Amino acid sequence: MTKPRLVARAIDALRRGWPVTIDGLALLAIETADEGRLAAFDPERGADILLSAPRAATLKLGNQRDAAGNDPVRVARTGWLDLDVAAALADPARDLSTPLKGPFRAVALAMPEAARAAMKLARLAGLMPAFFVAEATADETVALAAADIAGYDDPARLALVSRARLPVAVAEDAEIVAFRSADEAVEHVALLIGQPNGAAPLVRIHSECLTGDVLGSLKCDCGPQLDAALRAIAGAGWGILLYLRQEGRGIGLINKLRAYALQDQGFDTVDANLRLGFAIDERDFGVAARMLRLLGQDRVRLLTNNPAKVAGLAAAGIEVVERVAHKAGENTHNHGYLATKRDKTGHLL
Ligand SMILES: Nc1nc2c(ncn2[C@@H]2O[C@H](COP(=O)(O)OP(=O)(O)OP(=O)(O)O)[C@@H](O)[C@H]2O)c(=O)[nH]1
Ligand SMILES: [Zn+2]
Repeated sequence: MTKPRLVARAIDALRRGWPVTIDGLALLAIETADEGRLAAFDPERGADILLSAPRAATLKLGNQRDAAGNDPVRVARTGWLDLDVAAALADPARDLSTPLKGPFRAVALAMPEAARAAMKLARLAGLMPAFFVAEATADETVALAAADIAGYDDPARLALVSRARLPVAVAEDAEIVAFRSADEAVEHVALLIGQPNGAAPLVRIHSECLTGDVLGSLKCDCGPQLDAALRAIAGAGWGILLYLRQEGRGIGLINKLRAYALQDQGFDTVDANLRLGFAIDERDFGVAARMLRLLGQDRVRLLTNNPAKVAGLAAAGIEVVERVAHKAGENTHNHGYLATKRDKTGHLL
């Protein structure tokens, strides 16, 4: 039995700069730490630093003990490794302006599962995945298990909770359906357009992009793709738009804007994610599969250029009978972004 309530409390704690303990491993997020919190967490100044695998690779602090390079890396704390040096290890915004001190030394990771769970917890909290880490002694932290974190965003815990008529510009007879997770605070929605006609619905899986969807950002193609999807579904006569709250390919708005700042320094969308310490794409399309099943659909025609969406639905038991190409909104600002999607993430553009 996992304990989602503990995960919610741990997310809250990390955002406030309070420590948490995963399977006996005490963690303080570097991003929200200050001198006082660090001193309280680590009075003996013996705590190490825990970095995600891609962040450690960026800093050339690879973990020799993990051949695949998937595990987080624990860096030994030395006397001069203070809060400011830790912040520079965590935050790629400073990579070009402040050369790192060193040398740093990676030490064996006694509990890789707990360390991996810490990385996911940082992502769920919208924080950079970097921690002060120590064997737990303090007794007032939120103490949870790696398994609690693994089960926290299980799509099976999503329920259909509300539906209403929603006339929209492309279809006056549309219906909006809202889904809520028993644990997570996110609320995904589906917009049903037209009437089921026995055929597989035309479906668009759209991940939230505040900058593109709302502000008309020209850095990506999200806004025009959203509009084009609604028009295509209305034109087809029957289909569903899934609006998933997976801002920034699952790293959250603030981390996406950090990635944008790195793109201002010349890194592309893939390398920016990796420098921050995240995977290239942190989304789980099992959420979309669960929503489709709750809507009674298990065969779809999918509007996408992203093979990972097709594979993600298929892996979760939804048959994609056809992939329908979905290009819109190319401009001079997003040319490089689209080229990177084509060249590095396998988008069929
Ligand atoms: N981390 C990060 N996320 C971005 C960046 N640009 C756009 N995004 C996010 O990427 C997602 C785009 O999602 P989609 O358009 O659904 O998916 P896609 O993978 O491009 O695939 P398609 O179905 O072919 O459009 C949104 O969540 C955006 O917020 C970026 O530079 N960095
Ligand atoms: Zn976008």
